[in-house]
Amino acid sequence: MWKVVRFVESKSWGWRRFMSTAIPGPCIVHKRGADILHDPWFNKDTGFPLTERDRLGLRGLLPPRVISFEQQYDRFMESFRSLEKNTRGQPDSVVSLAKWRILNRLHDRNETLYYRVLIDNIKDFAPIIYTPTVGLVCQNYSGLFRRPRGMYFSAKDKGEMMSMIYNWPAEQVDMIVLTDGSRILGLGDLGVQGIGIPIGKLDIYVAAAGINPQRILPVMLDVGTNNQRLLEDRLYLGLRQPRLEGEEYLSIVDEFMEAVHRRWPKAIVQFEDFQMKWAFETLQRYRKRFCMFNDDIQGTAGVALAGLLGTVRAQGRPLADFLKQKIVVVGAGSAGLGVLTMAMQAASRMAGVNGTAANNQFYLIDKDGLVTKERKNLDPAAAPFAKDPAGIDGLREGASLIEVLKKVKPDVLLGLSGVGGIFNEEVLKAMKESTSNRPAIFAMSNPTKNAECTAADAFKYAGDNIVFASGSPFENVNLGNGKVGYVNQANNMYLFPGIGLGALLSGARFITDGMLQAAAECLASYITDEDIQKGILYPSTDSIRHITAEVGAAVLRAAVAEDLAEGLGEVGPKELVHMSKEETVEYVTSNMWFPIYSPLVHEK
Ligand SMILES: NC(=O)C1=CN([C@@H]2O[C@H](COP(=O)(O)OP(=O)(O)OC[C@H]3O[C@@H](n4cnc5c(N)ncnc54)[C@H](O)[C@@H]3O)[C@@H](O)[C@H]2O)C=CC1
Ligand SMILES: CC(=O)C(=O)O
Ligand SMILES: [Mg+2]
Repeated sequence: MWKVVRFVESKSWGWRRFMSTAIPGPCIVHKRGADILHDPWFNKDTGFPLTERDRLGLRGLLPPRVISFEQQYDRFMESFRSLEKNTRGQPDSVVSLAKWRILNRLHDRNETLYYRVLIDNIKDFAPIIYTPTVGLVCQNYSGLFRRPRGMYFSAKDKGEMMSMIYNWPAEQVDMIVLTDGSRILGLGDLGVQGIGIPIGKLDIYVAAAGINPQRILPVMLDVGTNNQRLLEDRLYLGLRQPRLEGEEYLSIVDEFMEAVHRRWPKAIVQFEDFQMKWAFETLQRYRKRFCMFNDDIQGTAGVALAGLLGTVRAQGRPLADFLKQKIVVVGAGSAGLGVLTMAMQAASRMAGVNGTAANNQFYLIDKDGLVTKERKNLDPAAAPFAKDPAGIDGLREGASLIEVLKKVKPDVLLGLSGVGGIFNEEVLKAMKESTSNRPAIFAMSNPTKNAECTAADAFKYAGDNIVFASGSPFENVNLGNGKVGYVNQANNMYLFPGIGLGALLSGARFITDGMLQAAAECLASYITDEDIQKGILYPSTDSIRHITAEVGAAVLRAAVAEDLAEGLGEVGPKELVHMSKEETVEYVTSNMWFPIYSPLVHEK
């Protein structure tokens, strides 16, 4: 069924205004005839009105009957539902890929309709175009490849990028998601096949932040792969060479960043799924030079912090008790260290002390066990969280997860290890012995098979009263007696769209810790006490547009407060400074693109 009504009834008052007053403005198109039908940005399929068919030379190229947008929408949803019915009982991977294919075909053909069904059905479709199915798509990308999407810059393009960037057909690009494919979700090095991640993230940008799909650009930097299986795969579509390293690698990323900045100085670049060493290195290298951020380090940190603060509220304690929470983080990679860094900054602010003074509550575990100051070759990024063995009774360097849990009895166990099932029965039962009245388990690794535990196991072994969150979606758990174990999705999708949109509208030249902190605080305060008591830490993904508007406004206001906002288009710093909080949310909302067919006007 067509769902305008749901928009009108939703809490998103900005859309209501939009929906009631929107008369779509004309869209200039430099093509005619069949070229328009083959361009998904402009194509309306059978939806072209007769007058437009005349104006654009389309008469005779389509069946005569005009089908309304609403009818097209319903027809697609019917096809989708019958595909669901017809594939029932088949293996999950077959069903997931079939669903991805039907959506991808629409994406390739008619973007307006595609984004409309995505926005309306985000809860059902995010698991297909994003985690977990996007992981499967990346793993099989070379075989699934039919049409290119986004841009590919390879090591062979060195010296050419400044001109190549002009091959992109859109005049303006606002949002770029960039990967080198070296750590795709928890699936490791997938080389060029990792392009599925920027595509999926940017689909979320369009759906959640209303970034115009004509202004997004997914990018793959192909510097080779160290994945032997791919190197030996005759269908592999990327460079068949080992990954570039050191200065050679950095010179490729430098050249790309310079090229982007030259053509679109205001575009935001989101770094995604880079292996840890390059994730940290590139963040340090570019964060003061370009408007960029690393989603795995910074976006994830904000979402996790919001969840950690929500956990304190779920325990019925004041927020200041965050300082008393004992938190065990499993995984000392870009995501785990990003989370700890932001959590420690928050704790330090609350305690009014400097960074390292507040680290007693955190325990960090990696593949070699508990990280202490005795660790050989201790990574500098992990150093602030390394324990002094003298201060942790009986726990030695490299102590196992179970040893740490039995000793510490933490309030929170948070996994960002990429290792599926590492929170096994013994680990979860140990969490039952937590000193907290409401222990929290965050199994944040993606995709689903890499989650540290399933939702069902978490409630079964750690107890009904836990708070649970996972990076990929799980169904809520039936606990019997009419009780439900609520499953939260602790995924950076709650923040990155708002960070990108807020930064874009602010016109800031770079993205500061203050802007990221504002994003996290906004998400943390979004949930009501009533929901928190039920174990709900994050809002439903159904309201992702509304959340993103709020987060975007918080980021924008933080940029204004730091005197960094230069504005965008006709709304300059003076106008931004005078906007109230509500006006800023309204401004952000009114800048969100919404998929409706615009009248097309041909211009030579
Ligand atoms: N839910 C979300 O929003 C996000 C989830 N992630 C997920 O987090 C995972 C890790 O991502 P990154 O930190 O970027 O990866 P990474 O490769 O940088 O780090 C992985 C870390 O896990 C540790 N590890 C590996 N095996 C272990 C074991 N058996 N026991 C304890 N620790 C172990 C490694 O030593 C390393 O420190 C991935 O699965 C990714 O999908 C990442 C970003 C956001
Ligand atoms: C969600 C995400 O960014 C990741 O798993 O890498
Ligand atoms: Mg990621």
